[in-house]
Amino acid sequence: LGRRGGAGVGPLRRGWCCRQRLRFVVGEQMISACATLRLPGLSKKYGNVFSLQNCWSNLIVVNGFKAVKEALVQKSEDFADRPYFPIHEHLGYGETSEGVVFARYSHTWKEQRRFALSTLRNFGMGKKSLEQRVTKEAGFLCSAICSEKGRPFDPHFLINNAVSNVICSLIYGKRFDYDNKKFQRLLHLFEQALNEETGFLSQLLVVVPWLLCIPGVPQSIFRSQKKVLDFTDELVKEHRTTWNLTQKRDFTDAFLQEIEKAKEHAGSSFNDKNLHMVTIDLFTAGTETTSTTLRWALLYMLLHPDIQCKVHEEIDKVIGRDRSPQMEDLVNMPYTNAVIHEIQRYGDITPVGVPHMTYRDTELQGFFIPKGMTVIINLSSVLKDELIWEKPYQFYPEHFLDAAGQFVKREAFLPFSIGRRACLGEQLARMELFLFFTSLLQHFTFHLPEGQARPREDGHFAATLTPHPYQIQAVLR
Ligand code: HEM
Repeated sequence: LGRRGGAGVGPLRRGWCCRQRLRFVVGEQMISACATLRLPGLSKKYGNVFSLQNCWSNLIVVNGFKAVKEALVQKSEDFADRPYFPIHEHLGYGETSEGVVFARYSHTWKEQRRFALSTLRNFGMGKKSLEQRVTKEAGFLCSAICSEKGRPFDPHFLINNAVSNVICSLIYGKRFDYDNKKFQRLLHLFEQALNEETGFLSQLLVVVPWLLCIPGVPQSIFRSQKKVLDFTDELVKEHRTTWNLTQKRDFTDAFLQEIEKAKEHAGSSFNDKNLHMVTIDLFTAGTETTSTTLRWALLYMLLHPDIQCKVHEEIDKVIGRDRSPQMEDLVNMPYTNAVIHEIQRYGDITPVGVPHMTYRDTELQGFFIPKGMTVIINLSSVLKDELIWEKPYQFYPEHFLDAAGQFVKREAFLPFSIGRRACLGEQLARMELFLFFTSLLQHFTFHLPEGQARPREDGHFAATLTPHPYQIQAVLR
């Protein structure tokens, strides 16, 4: 990557050269997959900003807290766009139905992001009403775990069901029992859909989009996605039959109201198709991430019984065993708070976030970067930045504690990213992580089943970095 203007950056000159190129022959998500393994080494060799050749196009990788902060905070708008993926057209995304996560930086995205944030707040995000809903769901989760009667089991499905119930009740006004076969099928389809989207064939289509023109190709590759869309279609149809203009039971109702208001405005992003895309975005982003983090949480508790024991002690001291945890407890629980932060830092579930794209010509760390360049923000390199963290590659809750055992915020704690495209559900996720985690540890001690090999600490990368399947034994306290 050519540094412009020598040591002190001079006036921005146009031009772009790529001296150290690394050849990758697959799409961006696949680079993401390689990322967790290769990028730390590459940034040591090539610096904090380097380019990768992605078949016939280039992309930029930004590494380390300093460079990431410059891109996403100081030059927030310059890096706020998202790249265009031709496969998205076949997943239902369109010009006025871009959803939120992959929407281009535009009026449509602003409108939908603002609407999603304010509507989720109206339905309780960051408030007591939602807190009670999460606590109740944590109660259902604990009962389900209790019914395993101390036998070894894989917590994956139960956690997924509990977490998705929270977002489902916000969006569709519904929760599903853990033995609901239809919902189990949906969650399974969601996982398959994520695998489809990040699988080899999808990546091939990103770099060779004309393959999408072959009749039958998109349908056969995105089978699960289609079924997920059909399921949400049903939920929306149900809403339409029971909804009137005065009613706002959930996010879908609020969106339907906006569709009515926007009927005269051609080209509005409040339309039926976008209702599907926005709600699917929120549902996917809000389920997979939080539930994966909780699965890492239990895994780390298995691997570090001494840390689990300290969390138990703090729960007993501050909350006791007779009442449910509440968000107000958090300030009195510095150790548990530090453990949850460390789970997110070390678990590093979105190592390369969601791809960004430059909105205009810009400059980063002295390098010229043209408009329209895909930019991978290596969040992992921030969460494990050797210049910042004392023990970047160890599970060490003390990263978030001072000498007196009080919780300390760390500027480089960026699992939700930062800047204009930062995670929209951070508040909800933080609430869920605290309430689910403390409820689980209030009721149970988690053990590694006898004879089971120590679970692997490295993850499997698809859309997120997830733990390999493991069994757990939950013993009532
Ligand atoms: C532990 C849980 C979570 C983590 C670690 C996480 C992380 C992230 C990250 C890294 C991004 C990309 C930011 C960027 O492009 O720079 C993101 C975006 C997003 N997240 Fe989350 N997230 C979590 C939970 C949630 C929840 C619960 C929701 C649902 C309400 C949500 C909704 C979104 C949306 C809609 C975006 C796209 C924002 C935009 O492009 O404007 N996330 N999240």
